[in-house]
Amino acid sequence: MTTSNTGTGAVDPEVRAELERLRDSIDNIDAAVVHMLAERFKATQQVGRLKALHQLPPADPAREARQIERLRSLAENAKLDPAFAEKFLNFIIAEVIRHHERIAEDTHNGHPAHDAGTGD
Ligand SMILES: C=C(O[C@@H]1C=C(C(=O)O)C=C[C@H]1O)C(=O)O
Repeated sequence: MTTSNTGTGAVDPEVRAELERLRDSIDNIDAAVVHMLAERFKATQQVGRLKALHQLPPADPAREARQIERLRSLAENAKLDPAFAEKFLNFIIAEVIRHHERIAEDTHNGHPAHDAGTGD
C-alpha cells in the first residue's frame, strides 16, 4: 500500500473508495452484533428472573462448558480463532451472571427486577 499513498496525506481515490466500502460493511456488522447482543440479554434477563423466583443459582457451569465446546467448534468451522470465541463468550457470560446476581438480590429484597443489559 506504500505506492498508493503519496506521503503528503493524500490518498488514492480508488483506495479511499475501497476503504469506505469495507468500513460500510463493518458498520453494518457492528450494528447487527449490537442488535443480537441486545436480544441475547433480553433472553438472559428472563432466565435471571426465572432463576431468582425459583431459588436457582445465578451461574450454571455445566451449561457454560457445553456452550464453550459448541462455540469453539462453530468458530473452527467458520475459520475464527476458537480461543477468541471462548474469551468472547466468557466475557458475555460473566456480565450475564452479574445481572443474575443482581436480580436475585433485588428479588430477595422485594425490589422489582432491572431491565436487560442496561447495566443498572
Ligand atoms: C443464561 C443462563 O445463566 C448463566 C449465563 C449463561 C449465558 O449467558 O449463556 C449460561 C449459563 C449460566 O451461567 C443460563 O443458565 O441459561
